[in-house]
Amino acid sequence: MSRIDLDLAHSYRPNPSQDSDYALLPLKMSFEDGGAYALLGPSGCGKTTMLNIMSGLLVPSHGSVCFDGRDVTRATPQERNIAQVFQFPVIYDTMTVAENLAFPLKNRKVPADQIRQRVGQIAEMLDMSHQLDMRAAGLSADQKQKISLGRGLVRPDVSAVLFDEPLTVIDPHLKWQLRRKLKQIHHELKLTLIYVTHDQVEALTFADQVVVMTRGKVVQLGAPDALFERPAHTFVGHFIGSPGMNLLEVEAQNGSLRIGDRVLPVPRPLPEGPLRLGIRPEYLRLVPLSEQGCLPGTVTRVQDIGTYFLVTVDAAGQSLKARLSNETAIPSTGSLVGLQILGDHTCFYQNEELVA
Ligand SMILES: Nc1ncnc2c1ncn2[C@@H]1O[C@H](COP(=O)(O)OP(=O)(O)OP(=O)(O)O)[C@@H](O)[C@H]1O
Repeated sequence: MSRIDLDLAHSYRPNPSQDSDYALLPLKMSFEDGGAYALLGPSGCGKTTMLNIMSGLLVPSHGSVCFDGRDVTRATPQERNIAQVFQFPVIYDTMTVAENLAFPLKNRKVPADQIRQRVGQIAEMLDMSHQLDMRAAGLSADQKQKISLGRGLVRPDVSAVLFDEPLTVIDPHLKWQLRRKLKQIHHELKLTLIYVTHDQVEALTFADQVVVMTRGKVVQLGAPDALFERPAHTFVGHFIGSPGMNLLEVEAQNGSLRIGDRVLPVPRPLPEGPLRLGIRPEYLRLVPLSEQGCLPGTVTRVQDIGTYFLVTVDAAGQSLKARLSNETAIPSTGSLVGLQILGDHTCFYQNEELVA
């Protein structure tokens, strides 16, 4: 396994001159040896480009890739000793499950008894022990993709295993099981795993560290709870969560905070000028209008989501969402409420970056 250091940018165009010419804007980051990472972001943000640069399928137009301090920028995937799992199964239909799992080890001339032991271990982890002697051809797409996952994980000596949206063809129930399974496998095998997805649930369940990307830029690298509690960028606040963070236009001025026509005391030191206040729907409290420092608003929508209520409130000309548990008093549409927007969980952003 290896530590992977990226110090690079990539443009698919010959002479990039502006940010939009880059699939990856200049970035400098490291993937620690043995970590479980997810690259998360919407379609076109550059996840696959980053993964292909790490695997060696793509040479970055600028900068370098190092594995354990060794420059591998121009090395092939084989030279980097990378295992890859793609969206669709890459297996041999005519072989049995066991033969498919053994293939990467046989190729490396691993002794037969070690192959048998490792194949048995991986099959057990993926609940495939009972299928070892079956031909792959007779299996469903789900099962074939499980073989692909197993083939990716079977070699203990790889620098890293790279997954590109590996659960796309898996049915929702099995997907849920496999996400957890992969996390467990990571703990047991201690491989460096890097997992591309546009699905936040997948990323947050699987990874210890999540790399959030938008428009060719890495906007945060952090643990799932950090992305939730302290999004470093408004994009992370908005993209992570269900629904995402409320973001209000505010202005800090001479020790007070102006929100629409309301002026509230500044809760902690803030840079002066226009800011965005971020508060997650989970932390937005509805309080009596008489409560000090609250923002008055009108309830415009109440949705029963089953395990909680989602209440939409218009306040200071902006729309905010609050997630309320079934045990709290739920206001009715049209009622006037107070919103407590200032607290430990409130974040402030200037030019989209977290400042307080
Ligand atoms: N071979 C290529 N030639 C030119 N442009 C490309 C090529 N591959 C990707 N791009 C562009 O680079 C940008 C990043 O694409 P990339 O596939 O890395 O994003 P992604 O986040 O993986 O998206 P998706 O989830 O849709 O695969 C996009 O604007 C895409 O159109």
